[in-house]
Amino acid sequence: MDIHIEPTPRLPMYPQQKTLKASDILIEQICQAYTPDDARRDSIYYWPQPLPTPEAHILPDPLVLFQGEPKASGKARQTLIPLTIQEILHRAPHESQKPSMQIPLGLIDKPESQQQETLVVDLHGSRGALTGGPLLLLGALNSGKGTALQTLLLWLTARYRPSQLICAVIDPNHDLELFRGLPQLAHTGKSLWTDGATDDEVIQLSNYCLELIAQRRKRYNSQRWNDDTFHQLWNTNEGLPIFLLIVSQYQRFTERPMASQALKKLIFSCAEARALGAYTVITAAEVGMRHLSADLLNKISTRISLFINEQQRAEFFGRIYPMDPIPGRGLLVTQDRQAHHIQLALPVMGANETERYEQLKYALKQIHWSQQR
Ligand SMILES: Nc1ncnc2c1ncn2[C@@H]1O[C@H](COP(=O)(O)OP(=O)(O)OP(=O)(O)O)[C@@H](O)[C@H]1O
Repeated sequence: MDIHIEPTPRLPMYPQQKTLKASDILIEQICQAYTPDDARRDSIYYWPQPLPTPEAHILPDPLVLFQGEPKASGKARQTLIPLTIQEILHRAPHESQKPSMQIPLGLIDKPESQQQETLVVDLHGSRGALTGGPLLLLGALNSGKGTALQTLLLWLTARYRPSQLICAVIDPNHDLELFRGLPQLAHTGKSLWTDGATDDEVIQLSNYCLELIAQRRKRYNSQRWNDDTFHQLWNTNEGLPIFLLIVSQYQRFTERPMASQALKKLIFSCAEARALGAYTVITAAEVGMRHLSADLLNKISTRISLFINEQQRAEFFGRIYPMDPIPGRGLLVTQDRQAHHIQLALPVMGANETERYEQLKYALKQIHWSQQR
């Protein structure tokens, strides 16, 4: 039976600035008179700080992946990594190399324990299914899916050199187009980025990636693969790079049988080759069997939902959790089956999208330069 789904409404990109209520002013005054430090000394814990919230007119970039240049950081932004991208680039070649697919993506709120922790997504998921593995990022238009992919790929391309990471990207919205120039998005001279405008492009890229995975299996066909084998081979300088597949806006292909069949085959093959160092990230704007079939969802062990409408929330989570239409704000159900609010980080700072575009371009240039040396 076909389930009818209302199209997701476009999220407001510039929310109205909130007017202050009397209670806000009172709270502000109490906080000034009796600071959190005073309260802690009296063994009283304040409500935890709310997650950093992007407000288009006040602080559109409150949470960022890397620290910025000292002069650029005027307002109080939080960063996930207490280092600049240059510092990461400088450190990467000297680190004891372990192909970690643990990626810092944002903050996770745990109000019951008065904590906010770094949200680290583990694409390898070595401690069993619910600890990671293939990632699905679900969210309505303008909820922050493309930006999350930029944050994820910026982290990985800064950490891993082209000999260590091969990344195939299907990107209909061109969210990752700036990354196209990086050698990590090519293999033996062939670009591994496509917007998938034609079925042929999708099929060609899928077949190429399937062949890469098949070669990997063949090359080590006598190997008994377990969760640690890839790490061990990496350490013995076998020259086995991480293979990452990113399929953005998966729902865009579901009405195209040839393209969706090719993509599904590739996603399945990639998900099954996790022990061989193949990882998968998918974004989608629609739930429902028509878009994300049960067999595909079964392959995906980490599911993050950015803002989606109530009906989709009921369908995705089996119940309606409250959610705010804030870019990068979402929900993650953790191993203990608890739903937690999360805020994803921007890849780079910038007061608006144009500034962030330029900053990202600059960050990618730095990656390119440093890895060419
Ligand atoms: N974590 C975030 N913090 C602050 N702003 C964000 C965050 N994520 C996204 N945004 C802003 O929200 C807007 C929409 O983001 P984005 O394009 O990533 O959404 P999307 O889900 O990919 O949208 P679409 O499905 O329409 O392509 C952009 O202006 C972006 O800069």
